[in-house]
Amino acid sequence: MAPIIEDDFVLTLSDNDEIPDDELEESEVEAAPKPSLKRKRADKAQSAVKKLKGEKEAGEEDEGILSDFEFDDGRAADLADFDGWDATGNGRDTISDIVNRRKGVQKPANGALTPLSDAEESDVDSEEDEEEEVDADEMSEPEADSDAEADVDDTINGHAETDEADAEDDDNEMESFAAPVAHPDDVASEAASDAGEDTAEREKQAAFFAPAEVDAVITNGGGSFSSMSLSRPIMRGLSELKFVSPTPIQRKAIPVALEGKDIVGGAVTGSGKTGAFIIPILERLLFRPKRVPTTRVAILMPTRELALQCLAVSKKLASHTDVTFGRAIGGLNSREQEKELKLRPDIVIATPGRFIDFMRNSPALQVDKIEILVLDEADRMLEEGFADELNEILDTIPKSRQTMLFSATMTSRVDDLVRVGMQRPVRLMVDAQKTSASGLTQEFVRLRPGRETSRLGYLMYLCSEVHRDRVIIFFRQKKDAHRVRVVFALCGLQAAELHGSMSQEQRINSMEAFRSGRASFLLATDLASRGLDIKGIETVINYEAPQSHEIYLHRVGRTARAGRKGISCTIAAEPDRKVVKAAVKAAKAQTGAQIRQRTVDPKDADAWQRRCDELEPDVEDVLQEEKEEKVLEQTERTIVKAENIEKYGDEIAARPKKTWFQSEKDKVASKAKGSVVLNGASAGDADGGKKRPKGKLSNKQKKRLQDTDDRKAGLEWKKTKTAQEKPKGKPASKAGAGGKPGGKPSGKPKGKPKGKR
Ligand SMILES: Nc1ncnc2c1ncn2[C@@H]1O[C@H](COP(=O)(O)OP(=O)(O)OP(=O)(O)O)[C@@H](O)[C@H]1O
Repeated sequence: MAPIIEDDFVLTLSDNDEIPDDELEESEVEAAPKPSLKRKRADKAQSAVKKLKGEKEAGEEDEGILSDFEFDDGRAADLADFDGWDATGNGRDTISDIVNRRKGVQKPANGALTPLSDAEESDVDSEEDEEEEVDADEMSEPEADSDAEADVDDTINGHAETDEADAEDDDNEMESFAAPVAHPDDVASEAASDAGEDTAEREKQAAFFAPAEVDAVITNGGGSFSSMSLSRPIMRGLSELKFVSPTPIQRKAIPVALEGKDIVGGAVTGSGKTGAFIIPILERLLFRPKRVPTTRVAILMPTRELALQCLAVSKKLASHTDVTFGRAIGGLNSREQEKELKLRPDIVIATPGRFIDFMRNSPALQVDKIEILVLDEADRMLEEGFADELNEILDTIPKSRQTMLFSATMTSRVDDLVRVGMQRPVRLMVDAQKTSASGLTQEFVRLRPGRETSRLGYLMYLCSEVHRDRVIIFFRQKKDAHRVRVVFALCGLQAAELHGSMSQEQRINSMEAFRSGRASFLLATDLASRGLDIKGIETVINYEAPQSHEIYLHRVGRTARAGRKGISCTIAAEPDRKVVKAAVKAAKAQTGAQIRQRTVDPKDADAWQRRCDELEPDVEDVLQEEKEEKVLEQTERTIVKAENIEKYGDEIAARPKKTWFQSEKDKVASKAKGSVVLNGASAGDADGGKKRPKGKLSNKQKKRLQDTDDRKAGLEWKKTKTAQEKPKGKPASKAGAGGKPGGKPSGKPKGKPKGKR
């Protein structure tokens, strides 16, 4: 019987990033407690679970009550004094522990590669040095002129892996990634960008947005903070943060926001959008009536990390004012947060799930006097998966308020903005849409058809030879990020991971490890793609391209922030074609954007891939051990819960049952939608098809699912001429977005192999 774990009742957006896996239940069946200590703990846990289960069976209502109760398990992360990313020290790094233990005691069986001993490491180091010289030579070749047509040709098509047979496909820019059969996603997006629709949308926008007369306000605002008539305490906060002059978006937004106008603001990543809304908010709050403490401002962010970061920056800016802050952030101790909220802080910084929970279930948060609402990363908040939560909030807080929306990929679509209830908003778009930071150099490592199986080999080569420090690596799936984390650990690379399957403490500890430099690599899902501001990130690597160009821009925007330089490096194979093409097209249209092809010798990538393949048994062992530890931890937690129930049973029973605006079914559906936005249609079946739409499917849906299956099975929906001539049934790719990193090609595709369509 699996331990019964009552999840935190409240979902936050960050919980939505991917479909949760149910590894835990499986692992419980497989796990065989080995050492006697473990057995003892497990036995104790099991009896506690039985006991707990008995109680639940006796009274159905307990289910509601349990989720309401905060157990005193000594783990609750309370970050009341959060400043930056100070860790609480509880979220253990299990993978490092296991790998270190194994390094110390175990010789791997069946000839698998041993984790590197010191001596071996130094051998490899010298090898690496040699290779690095080669690489440096390559890189010292003159870079392509980014403005010229030649840019794309030289950088992307001018790859070193010459393949005569494919040469024809390389004729015009990114078509080298695919022959002319439409990608299903392209068809959809092309249909959406119908010219007629564009004109209609432009007309709607002209009627919806405030006229450009606000330019006068902006001009009058002048070019410095002092010309914006900001109060002394705010100016002191600014100077402590070394904000000497406003960034372009701050220059535009602050005067307009001070007038109380609604704003739709867009500016490139790392350009100071947080300051653009928080500075005018603080200034306005200095003049609030102070007799009765009142919560007047709500700032909603899509992830917990972002909310904590915004809180830290806001507190610093407000350090010479009497403005107060409260949190309604998922994953953190809600009792502490309730205590703060009861004091009616001026500003509440929140993730939507926890905000709604407090709104409905706690008198601590009062929203009826909210005067300003900010949605940071607003386009994300407006996406389908989060629409229900946002609607619930918008329906509850006062309609007569100032609303400000900001994002680097801000939408101007009127229908979306009308939903938010904006009143003649002022549109402040600093940069042309879909631009990247000016200090960013975008690299692409091209994998030819059939070489997708070495994707992990390419990544390992890049991380050990080229981009070796301050690197964030993005994965579409958390299971991939986790698995590669194990490979990194086995190869002696210092890495931390960040995704939705981790506890909040683990997430914070990972961030801290990366921020402090203890970990050179952060292996993350798109949970980390938006907003995070970590100083000194040199490189962003995309293990595979994300679902959309917008997400790509946010990911690569983790580097080259606030005028600094940075590199993004995308490993691009067939399934990544659409997004890479969009990125190259956008870069071509952007003056001064730097793009280039990075050439990796296939032999180097293959050598690393072989090494990774040989490590497979070790990876499996580590993951198995981790599963067993997880089961033990969970059962221990269940014991604590059971003990708490015994201890505080009466108090628990006396509490009112929590309410939530969605049914369980709606909640799951909403989560799945969010996942699809991030990971595409395939995310819905990331767990083996369980999340697929039920009932009769339309032909279009069937085709999409078939395409998804083919893609997962490694079959191409587009083939180059050469590939088309290869025998049918032989998969060209496996370790793409859905493939197992580091896995060996199975050679046996699921579903029917497809030739030309
Ligand atoms: N006026 C300023 N002068 C100097 N540095 C600034 C100024 N405003 C913001 N910064 C710095 O710029 C960096 C990026 O700011 P911020 O995180 O607000 O960017 P952003 O536009 O919200 O990015 P993203 O789109 O990724 O969320 C931060 O490190 C911040 O401290």
